[in-house]
Amino acid sequence: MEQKNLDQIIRETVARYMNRSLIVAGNWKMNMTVREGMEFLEKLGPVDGKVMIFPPYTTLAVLAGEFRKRGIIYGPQNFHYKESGAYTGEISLPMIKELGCDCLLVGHSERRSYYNETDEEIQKKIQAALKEGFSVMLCIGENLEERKSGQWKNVLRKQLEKDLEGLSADRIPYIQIAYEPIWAIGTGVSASTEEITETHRYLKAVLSELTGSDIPLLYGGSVNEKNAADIGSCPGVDGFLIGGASLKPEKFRKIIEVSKRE
Ligand SMILES: O=C(CO)COP(=O)(O)O
Repeated sequence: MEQKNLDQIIRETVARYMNRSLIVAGNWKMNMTVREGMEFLEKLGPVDGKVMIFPPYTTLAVLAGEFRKRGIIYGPQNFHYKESGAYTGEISLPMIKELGCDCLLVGHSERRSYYNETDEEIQKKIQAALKEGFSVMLCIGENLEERKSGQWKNVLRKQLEKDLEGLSADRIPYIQIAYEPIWAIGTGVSASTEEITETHRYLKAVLSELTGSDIPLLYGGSVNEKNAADIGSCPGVDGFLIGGASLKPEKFRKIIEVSKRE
């Protein structure tokens, strides 16, 4: 399978960002068999705009061509930073490259909490993926206690500092961040537009300080077809990372529609 060269990926990333349509990314988590994924795509119909899907490995491998045909950017929800070896149950970057993936999800809070994924591992994964020419979507987020105690700014800054350590200037266009407050994931109740605006303003400032760039910043946590327009109009929100509502083609399609800007 032919791989895109770096210049092409950079041009596409810049073009995607310039026209300002919101990025709509679906994280299917541990859902969707191949058959269900195919049915989903058939019901979803044609898409335009910046649509991404992170399916489970099995579905990713079989449906890669279907995603590509529809202009959907796709990639895994996790990967190992080593190229190969005795790591039972893991998937490496060369395996992912073979499937023509563009963007890899890394650092999701479920991986951090259920599989004890550390910032050190996440940093290694990001470095390995960028070296291989992939773009990455890094997830960060604070828990309820950290939000309530006012620690959230420190927590989020530390995640960014540690996870992005060693990021070289030429790789900055390959980074996107998804801010996902853990307390809003899967609850049906998103953070409020005030909380999202305040947090995104803070994160944009931290990202600018760390990278000198306006890095795309998505919001995730109970985004659905009803609240997407409001959340999408918050300053500093460049798109959505969606769990539950990305499993239903009619909901996902509505979110894509309200995300178009031109
Ligand atoms: O974790 C999420 C996406 O990565 C968000 O999930 P929900 O949209 O189901 O809250």
